[in-house]
Amino acid sequence: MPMNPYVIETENLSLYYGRKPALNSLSLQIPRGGIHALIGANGAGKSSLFRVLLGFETPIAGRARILGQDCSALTPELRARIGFVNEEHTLPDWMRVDELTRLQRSNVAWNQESFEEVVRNFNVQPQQKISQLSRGERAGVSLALALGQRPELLILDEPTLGLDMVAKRTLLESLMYSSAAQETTIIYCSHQMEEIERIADHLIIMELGRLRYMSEPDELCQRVRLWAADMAGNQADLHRLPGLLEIQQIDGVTQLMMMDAPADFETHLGSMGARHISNSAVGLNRAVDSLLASGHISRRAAGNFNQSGSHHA
Ligand SMILES: Nc1ncnc2c1ncn2[C@@H]1O[C@H](COP(=O)(O)OP(=O)(O)OP(=O)(O)O)[C@@H](O)[C@H]1O
Repeated sequence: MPMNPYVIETENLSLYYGRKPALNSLSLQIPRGGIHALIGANGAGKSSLFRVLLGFETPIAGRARILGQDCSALTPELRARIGFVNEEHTLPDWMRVDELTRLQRSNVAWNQESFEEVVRNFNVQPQQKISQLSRGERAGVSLALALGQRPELLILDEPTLGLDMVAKRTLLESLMYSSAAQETTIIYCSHQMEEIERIADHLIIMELGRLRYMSEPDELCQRVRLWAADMAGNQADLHRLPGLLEIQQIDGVTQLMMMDAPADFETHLGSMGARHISNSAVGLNRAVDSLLASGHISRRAAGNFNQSGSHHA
């Protein structure tokens, strides 16, 4: 059977908690391979998406497939091909690390070598009790258990929350290794841009339960540029510029963060009375920040969010 090119596919997926939409007609295709960073403001729907994908929540509309199978009817065989690590690193506290390993071994196509490698990196002893592990060590065991399954797909929901620098780096390195050496497709949800910058091959930005943007990090950095100009009081029409993400006044200079500015943008600004026009590249952190901020701006301006022109997939 030919391999499905997508690990995740959703079509007009909607999930409500009471009257509140957590996912709002979300359509998304995540291709197989690499590390995909899932980004979005608090409440954007990232964890809700994971809950639907793993079969913990039932959507009110739309479809969701994971590794080609409908998420509402995941078989144990399919679940064994998926690893999931969340910020709580939920583990059975009453067990020792080696007891937990034995239990896992009997359940799935276990790879002891992958498990031990990660556990060793986190300095965890097999005889240690889970309840006595530090937060970083718990994260390590939790990741090692997921990687020991050699999952085809590994989903991580803010796994580095509360970890120190060394534990964070160890976890990220284990992920990069698994992605490269074991061909595990990784979906990584985090608010830490420096982590995303380090490991992500692909960005998925969600906003209000919808897809806001998808591309490789480099593409986003090429499409977003910071323009600066002396507008000499001609501000009125700037807010209507297509592709405007953010506008700021700094020391009398107008700064415009633009996405996909047209080739004649400088001339256009000139015709609006701008002088001393310049533009520069921005880093990934700043580009993502502006995209997220632009959602807030358009919502404030419109009273609610209008998606037209905001999806640059
Ligand atoms: N169990 C729940 N009951 C009611 N509302 C919920 C529940 N879980 C999530 N929500 C709401 O659904 C929306 C999406 O929440 P979700 O946790 O998916 O966002 P998120 O992108 O993961 O946010 P964060 O980055 O803060 O973790 C939010 O508005 C949230 O208040």
